[in-house]
Amino acid sequence: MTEEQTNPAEDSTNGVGPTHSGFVALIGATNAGKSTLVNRLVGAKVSIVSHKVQTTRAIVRGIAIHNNAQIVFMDTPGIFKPRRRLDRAMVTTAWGGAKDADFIMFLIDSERGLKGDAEKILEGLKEVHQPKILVLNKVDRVNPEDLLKLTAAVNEVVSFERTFMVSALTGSGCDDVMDYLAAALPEGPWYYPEDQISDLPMRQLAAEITREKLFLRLHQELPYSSHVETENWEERKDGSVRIEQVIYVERDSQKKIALGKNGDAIKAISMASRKELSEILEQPVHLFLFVKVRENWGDDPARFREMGLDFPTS
Ligand SMILES: Nc1nc2c(ncn2[C@@H]2O[C@H](COP(=O)(O)OP(=O)(O)OP(=O)(O)O)[C@@H](O)[C@H]2O)c(=O)[nH]1
Repeated sequence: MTEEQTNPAEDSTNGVGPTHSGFVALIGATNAGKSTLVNRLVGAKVSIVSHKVQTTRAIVRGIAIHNNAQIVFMDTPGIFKPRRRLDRAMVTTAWGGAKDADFIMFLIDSERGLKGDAEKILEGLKEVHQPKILVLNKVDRVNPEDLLKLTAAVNEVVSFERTFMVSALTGSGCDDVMDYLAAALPEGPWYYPEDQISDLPMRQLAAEITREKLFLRLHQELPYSSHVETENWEERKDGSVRIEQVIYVERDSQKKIALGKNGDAIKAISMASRKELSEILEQPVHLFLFVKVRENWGDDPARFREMGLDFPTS
């Protein structure tokens, strides 16, 4: 990821030490408090709307700047409960995403402990060799003795670099997590220019929403590699937004499928996506979808950089 990075080091750190940057994969069972924690760590300015997108490969959940570091929090959804074929493919990719992150942050609802999914995820983490930190959340609801027991039990299965006890709700302990990550992430230039980071997650999120609609409608007919990019985003004076997106497929025959008979498929996808986007953005959305053929895009690393990712496809 080095060649396309920008380095705002000089003007954004006042020359105090080298910059650090990296990707942190956030993993936790449903309800562990991932959204609450990211919003807390990232702050309102660059956090994105929390939204469950089942077809997400990997998504930037938020980008934080702390001390001299740019910390990119990645979501890795679909790690558990794979039901359909597509979901199973996603599980592999999700773990792949985790394996490509610089750090893994495993979040546990300390009130629930290892019950349910948390235990399964912990088992999966045995195979992931990145440095890992354990974050016990919701400490405002548990007594300290139980926290120590839980820390010991979890670290017995997988060895974590550090354990943090936080309350995403009150903010207690959260600064310690940020101080640690900012220092522990590799030295290097930032991945995103500071003035673009608030925009990027929204564009990416919008692309993921369309991708979700695409798969909901056509998942048996289109290969998993089909992909959506937001190419243009224009806020209008009347309060609406004009969004242009391209659905990339690999072959002409797939383009026909994505368009559907008389354009039926693309119209339905567009309508469903526009509806959801207007709800999330709380403004009228004019959505324009285009379908383009781009052979072997899945092998092209430049695509991933455009998505803000640098993860391989397999
Ligand atoms: N008491 C307490 N509640 C918390 C804390 N963090 C999150 N919660 C609550 O836990 C619930 C789940 O939080 P979310 O942030 O939505 O959890 P999530 O992991 O993103 O959930 P999914 O998106 O379903 O995977 C919400 O009701 C939060 O208000 C905390 O530190 N203390």
